[in-house]
Amino acid sequence: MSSAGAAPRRVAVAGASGRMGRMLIEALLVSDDCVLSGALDRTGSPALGEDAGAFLGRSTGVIIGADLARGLADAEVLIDFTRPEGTLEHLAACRARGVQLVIGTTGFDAAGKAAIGAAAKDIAIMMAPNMSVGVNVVLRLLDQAARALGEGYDVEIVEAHHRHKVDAPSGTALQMGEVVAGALGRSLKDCAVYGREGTTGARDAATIGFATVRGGDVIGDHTVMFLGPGERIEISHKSSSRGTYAQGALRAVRFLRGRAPGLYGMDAVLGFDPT
Ligand SMILES: NC(=O)C1=CN([C@@H]2O[C@H](COP(=O)(O)OP(=O)(O)OC[C@H]3O[C@@H](n4cnc5c(N)ncnc54)[C@H](OP(=O)(O)O)[C@@H]3O)[C@@H](O)[C@H]2O)C=CC1
Ligand SMILES: O=C(O)C1=N[C@H](C(=O)O)C[C@H](O)C1
Repeated sequence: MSSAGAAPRRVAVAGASGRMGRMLIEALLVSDDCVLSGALDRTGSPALGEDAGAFLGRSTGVIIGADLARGLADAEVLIDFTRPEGTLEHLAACRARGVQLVIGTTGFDAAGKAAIGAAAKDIAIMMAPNMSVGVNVVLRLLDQAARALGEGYDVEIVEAHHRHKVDAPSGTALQMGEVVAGALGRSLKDCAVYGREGTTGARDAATIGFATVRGGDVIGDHTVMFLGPGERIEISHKSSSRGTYAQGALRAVRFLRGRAPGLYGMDAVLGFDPT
């Protein structure tokens, strides 16, 4: 699907004053094929009424507002890195208006995921807990490693993030767990162990363990360990900039141009073969 010569895609950003919202606005302001068309934040946000570029000392003419109808009026796509309750509200508004969605928010429960799946019958949605190219390559490495190692290696997933993160384990860690569990023929729901304390007993070989570190300004570190007899393999990814997530989100915006309704992942955006 070529977009050569096409008009820039008009993109609204939700959570405009958040860490990712600002990264996305900065990326959109230097993009030559996407333009910022709207900026949303939640009711009560101190950012309401500010120019979306004010944090960069720039005037964009796009004012941050809480009114979804106004914020989406000129948008083809909404990029949403907020909180599950915010995203689900935005989802309904996008569905009603035929606006496509790029969802980076993590921490959805089963009902939230089902609502996103239902909306994808009417609009094209790209959703991924981590939009960096590196993490999505790591997901493929994990699939290969788990298939090659098979049973006999204990799997433990350790992640670290900044002190402001509100969900745990991270969406990325959970997706890594899903990939490894799938490759080993297990269901993550049945084999995940989220933290250990007290007299835990010996480790059950069929489990996948998760450990969470929160502190400082860590952008996002993930390590998956395969611990076997006489050796261990560790596959790690460390983010040093949120710019990689923002660039991934813009790739998703380009990918969605002209796309039929459906729920897409980062593997489709990056053109990876199905595993
Ligand atoms: N998929 C990916 O590649 C990545 C995903 N993430 C995920 O993105 C999300 C946001 O992360 P981050 O930018 O660090 O978080 P921030 O807290 O910095 O930003 C969140 C923004 O959303 C706003 N918000 C909060 N609640 C609501 C709501 N109910 N309705 C509308 N807006 C709301 C916040 O407003 P206020 O500050 O006023 O509360 C803020 O502007 C998280 O779920 C995180 O895990 C993060 C990085 C990469
Ligand atoms: O909240 C964050 O910061 C991040 N959240 C995502 C997640 O939960 O996996 C992606 C990245 O790790 C940063």
